[in-house]
Amino acid sequence: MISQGEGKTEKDPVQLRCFTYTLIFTKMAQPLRTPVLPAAVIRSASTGTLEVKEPLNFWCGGRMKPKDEKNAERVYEPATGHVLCEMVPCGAEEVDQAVQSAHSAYLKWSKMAGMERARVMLEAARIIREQRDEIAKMEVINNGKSITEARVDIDVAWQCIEYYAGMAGTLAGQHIQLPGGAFAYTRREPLGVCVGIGAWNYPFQIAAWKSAPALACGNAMVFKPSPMTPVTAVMLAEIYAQAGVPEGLFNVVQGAAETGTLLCHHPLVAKVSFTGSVPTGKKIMEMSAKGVKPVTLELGGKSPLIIFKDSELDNAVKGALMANFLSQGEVCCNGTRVFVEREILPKFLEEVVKRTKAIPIGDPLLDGTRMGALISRPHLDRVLGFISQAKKEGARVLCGGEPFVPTDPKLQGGYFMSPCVLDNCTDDMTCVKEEIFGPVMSVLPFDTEEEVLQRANNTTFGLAAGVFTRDVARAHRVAENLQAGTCFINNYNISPVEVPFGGYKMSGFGRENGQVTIEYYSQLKTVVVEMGEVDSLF
Ligand SMILES: NC(=O)C1=CN([C@@H]2O[C@H](COP(=O)(O)OP(=O)(O)OC[C@H]3O[C@@H](n4cnc5c(N)ncnc54)[C@H](O)[C@@H]3O)[C@@H](O)[C@H]2O)C=CC1
Ligand SMILES: C[N+](C)(C)CCCC(=O)O
Repeated sequence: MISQGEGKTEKDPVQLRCFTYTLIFTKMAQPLRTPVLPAAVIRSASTGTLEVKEPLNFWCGGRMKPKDEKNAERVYEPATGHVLCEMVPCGAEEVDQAVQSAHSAYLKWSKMAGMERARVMLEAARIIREQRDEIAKMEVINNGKSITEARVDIDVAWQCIEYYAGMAGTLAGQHIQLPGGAFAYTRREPLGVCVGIGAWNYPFQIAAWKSAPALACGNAMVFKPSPMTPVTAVMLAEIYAQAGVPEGLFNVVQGAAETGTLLCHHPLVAKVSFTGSVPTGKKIMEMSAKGVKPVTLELGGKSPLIIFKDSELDNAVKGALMANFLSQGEVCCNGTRVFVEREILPKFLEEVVKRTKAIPIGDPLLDGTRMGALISRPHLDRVLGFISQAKKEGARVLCGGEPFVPTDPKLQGGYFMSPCVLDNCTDDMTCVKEEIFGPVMSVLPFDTEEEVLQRANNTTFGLAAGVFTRDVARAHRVAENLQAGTCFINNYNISPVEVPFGGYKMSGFGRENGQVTIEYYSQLKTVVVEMGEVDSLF
């Protein structure tokens, strides 16, 4: 397998290097070109039936077997507790191979015109659209969320790739006139090999949100999914390869903290983009600081949603449900502190509880299901622990908050719980202060705009916030004064790829999506041109 070097002149150092890497890898291992799972196998699978035995790493344009099987971890299907696959973490040698593979692809990809990159990316977006149902199904089996949501996630993923494909051809610098005919111009250049480290709540979508802007700018990427959701990132790698990216442009290494650490420290890595918890985000920043590598941190939140008494109540209730119960509540930007103006609190609670109780929980592969299983047994226990603690601290459970055992026998080992609404909450309670990452809404009354703004901002997080009101001036005034990276007015948790997404305060920095993200995956070179004589002081 020497395809990368074929037909190239050995005089070109860039191509020669790619050729050499490929030869080295050929000696190490042969990439597997067959798909991780044939579409027909996925299509015929149902909850509890799928097992993935194939290797889940991807570099040099194909799936790669782990060097050894030691430290393999079982990955469970959340809806059944059935073993879906084993996640075998990559060690230093494998991480190095993936990074080298990315680097050799970067040398080719970065020299292509933006329009050429756009064409390949549009093809990748098309293939995702074509395979949308199979990818969504795998996402459900690995993550536990409902198929209806997973389909939206996959749509958002191809839209993101399509959006940045559109931008790849527009990357341009500035021309600046200087005295005496001299001038300068700027070039927007890629960074090199970027690392993406993902969380388990939106496995495929996170990989797309990170890779699309990175690739559009001419970078390569090594992506490490969460060890709990190792399956769909490799499907994205296969799709990019099928679309025609240079071999090694988008790579997947499996692993947990140790593998992530190796990636952050690798000298050929130019940037790290991370989605996950605040404590891990701090570690990523520390490690990247050692190599002066830029980082994007998309961390947790405890976002406020403020509902004024003049709101259109039905929409406000729907907004509160969207703010709390997507992906079983495992969403970083969820509006989990729901502040409701005192006068409408009883009516709001009545409606919100009625609708929460009606959420169909169960087999996430069924179209009618609206809430699936939480990611793992320990995470379910942790979420239930928050509810016990809330009760001890004086909160009242209005509905849910219990383990849920579906009647279907195959789901009885799944990690389900009933969505929970907590009333009688106060700002100092653990459930109001800490990120629960489960389907738990804390409702808090308020009396004035000034008071609610002060309370809403009284947190170290700042990912998102929301306000429901019919008063246009108040809506914008509140949005201006909320300390959050995204403020929703009269809706919640919509995330079109055209709009930037990211945090204030300890929820992180840098942005994903939108035009601005180009700046986080590129660097600006200034070229200064003299047209006359050098005016020397010496
Ligand atoms: N902002 C968000 O979207 C998310 C926030 N969270 C929050 O984090 C909590 C824990 O979830 P986890 O998945 O365990 O989050 P985590 O922050 O531990 O892990 C996220 C990713 O970072 C990797 N990682 C962990 N330690 C690392 C290290 N030292 N160096 C490099 N990479 C490392 C993990 O393998 C995973 O891929 C959740 O309960 C929730 O509160 C979790 C997932 C997503
Ligand atoms: C897609 N959206 C906006 C609901 C959530 C994305 C952020 C995350 O990774 O939790």
